Amino acid sequence: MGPRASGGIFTLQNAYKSFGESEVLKDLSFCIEAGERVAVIGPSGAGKTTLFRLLSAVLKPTSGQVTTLGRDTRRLRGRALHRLRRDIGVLYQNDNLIPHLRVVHNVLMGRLGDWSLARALVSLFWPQELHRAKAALQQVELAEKLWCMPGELSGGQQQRVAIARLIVQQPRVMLADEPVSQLDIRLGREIIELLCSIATSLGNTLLVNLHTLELLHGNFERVIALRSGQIFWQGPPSAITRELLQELYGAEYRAMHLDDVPLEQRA
Ligand SMILES: Nc1ncnc2c1ncn2[C@@H]1O[C@H](COP(=O)(O)OP(=O)(O)OP(=O)(O)O)[C@@H](O)[C@H]1O
Repeated sequence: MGPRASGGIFTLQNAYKSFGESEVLKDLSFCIEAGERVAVIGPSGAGKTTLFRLLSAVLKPTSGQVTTLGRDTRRLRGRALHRLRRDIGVLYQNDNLIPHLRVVHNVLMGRLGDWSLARALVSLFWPQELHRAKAALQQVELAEKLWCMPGELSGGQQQRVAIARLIVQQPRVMLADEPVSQLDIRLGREIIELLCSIATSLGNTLLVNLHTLELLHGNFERVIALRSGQIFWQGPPSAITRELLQELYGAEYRAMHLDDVPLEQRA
């Protein structure tokens, strides 16, 4: 069965998440279908990263239900949890690469979920499935960096290597948590467009926690706006208004220069 045929990829039903006394996510219910490209936006502290950690089964909900790839994350342990994580590709803001491993080994980390421990160890000396690493690096236009150390690469190139690792992993879903907030707008656009095109070519579901709202248009079909741990709004990027952003971001609106963000408004 192809990944697009499997229906709801993420389903939240009245999901809550608390840390001690502090209720960070409150009564979240929504569904993300296979193949959707969704951006999650909202002010600092709204709960976006916590939501991503619930979806990737790193955290379990305090109450309510989170279903990822058809599995209720609260019930998963051991091998079942490992299998689920193998199907989820994660990209972070930074720290995606292991600094003392060459690019080739970082890319092949994407295969760890499928390899035995012995094969993984052998690969550190004699890279296994080298052709996969080469092909993935070619796809992100970094073929010549195969034997480089991460420290020799720019921030944008490091994110591309992390994307090559995702290509090698072939996950069913990709979660990117602020993947471009360390990059300037031009490089950020390149990385988001690359992620979207790879998600589309793999038939993958993609969720991105995005601070750079200029990058919403043309890349995402749906936007989920979180505020104070709740869904404040959701809809297509073209329906976002200046008033909505002002209300969503409150005091952060000015600091984020959101007045400068072009909106795809139709009169
Ligand atoms: N492990 C934890 N223990 C205690 N509190 C936490 C933990 N993780 C997150 N929080 C709190 O939950 C709230 C939401 O944090 P989260 O990182 O999910 O927000 P965010 O929307 O991703 O913010 P930002 O855009 O600034 O990254 C914050 O108040 C944070 O302090």
